[in-house]
Amino acid sequence: MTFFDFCAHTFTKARKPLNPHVARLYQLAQQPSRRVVGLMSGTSLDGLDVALCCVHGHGTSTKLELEQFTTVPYSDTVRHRIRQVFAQPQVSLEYLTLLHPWIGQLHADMVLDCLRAWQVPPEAVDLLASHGQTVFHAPHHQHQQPDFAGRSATLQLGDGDQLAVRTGIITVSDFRQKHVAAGGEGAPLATYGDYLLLSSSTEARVLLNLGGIANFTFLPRLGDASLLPFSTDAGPGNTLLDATVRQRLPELAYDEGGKLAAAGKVHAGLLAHLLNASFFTAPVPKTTGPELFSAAYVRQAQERTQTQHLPLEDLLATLTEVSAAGVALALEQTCGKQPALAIYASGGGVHNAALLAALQRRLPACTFATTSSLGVPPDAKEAILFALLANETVAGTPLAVPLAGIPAVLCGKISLPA
Ligand SMILES: Nc1ncnc2c1ncn2[C@@H]1O[C@H](COP(=O)(O)OP(=O)(O)OP(=O)(O)O)[C@@H](O)[C@H]1O
Ligand SMILES: CC(=O)N[C@H]1[C@@H]2OC[C@@H](O2)[C@@H](O)[C@@H]1O[C@H](C)C(=O)O
Repeated sequence: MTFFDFCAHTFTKARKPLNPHVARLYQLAQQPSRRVVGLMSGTSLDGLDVALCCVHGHGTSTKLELEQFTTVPYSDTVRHRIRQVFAQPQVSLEYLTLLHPWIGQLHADMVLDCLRAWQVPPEAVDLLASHGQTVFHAPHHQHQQPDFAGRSATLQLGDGDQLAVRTGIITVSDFRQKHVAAGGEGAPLATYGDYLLLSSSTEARVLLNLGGIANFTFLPRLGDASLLPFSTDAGPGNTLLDATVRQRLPELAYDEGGKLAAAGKVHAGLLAHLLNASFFTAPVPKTTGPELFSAAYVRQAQERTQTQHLPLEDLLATLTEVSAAGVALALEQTCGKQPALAIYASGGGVHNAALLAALQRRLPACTFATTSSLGVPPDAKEAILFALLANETVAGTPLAVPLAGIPAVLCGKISLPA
């Protein structure tokens, strides 16, 4: 008897009615498709990405239709509250405790506003897939806590129970903890969704995400058993650029189109110093965050190279080069020198022409496109990823295909609305 036969048998025999949400979960698992809202708020703190998806099937037969997508921008107040704890080694425990349900409520209200605007009643949504807000990422090779040497941890705020209770929609959240429990660093999780949705039988692909942090998934051509799907962080994407722009020009959130960087000259001494971080030569897979790649990291490098008075344009040109070099180095670590790969980019960095040009210069044998040429809008990719992961949690089984160095587990915790 399979698990589902057993449940069906038990449901029909049970005298006491089951929690209707458990019955609904059982029914959802068996439906041919599920309507899932994927939510992502990344390290850039620009807002909450909301993707309404219809996910057909599961596992390698998954097909996904993106019905709606939007980014709900964070207000200054929201950003200010998150920054009280974001990537800080010491915070008020009271503040952190209060922030967890508050972000959950905030995200729930943002979802309800989007559904209202799209004229989709919450009852017509099967699942919410909520990443939450990463506030600290502590992979074993990066944190400085000897009591926990060799251990990795990561913390996302925005309690799933708040989302489930406020929206009435079954919510899958806190995806990264299972990855840590199974021996990973809690990231990148993109491998799973990229593999299920974007593998090709005609080419090996690299899915490059240029968010606050840059990360990529390498997908061997389907049928090529000599290589395994693989993901790693590569280093900073936009995080150093954003921090620098915010510091010098507080009225701007980022360097629009990378125009300031494009007008600057790379400072070779500062670049070499910035690329000295042991992260860049550490073996893959590896992860990182703004805990390492911060304004303080740039300031220290400037002090040591006496480049504090570099014009903003030159500093941004140099930091752009750091991001591009990080990606090129990690790709070389994964695929060998001068890789010739089909790269499909996503994340906010695709709007930064200076960053794309630097990548092309450092990876001359690669071809570049965005994921829109694969049918996935670059700004929506991460929110879609979490919709896929929640679909797997409810209807899938752990991937049978081995992923290089990455635990093949189903991720996420399920919150019932009542
Ligand atoms: N028009 C633009 N010109 C230049 N840069 C842009 C533009 N639009 C977005 N960006 C950059 O993209 C960033 C947001 O990217 P994205 O939303 O992918 O990051 P994230 O998801 O928060 O990060 P992560 O993937 O690390 O969690 C912005 O902070 C900015 O640096
Ligand atoms: C801890 C954390 O939130 N990491 C994010 C971040 O943003 C990009 C990069 O760093 C990646 O490792 C990860 O997100 C994506 C969605 C991932 O897990 O694949």
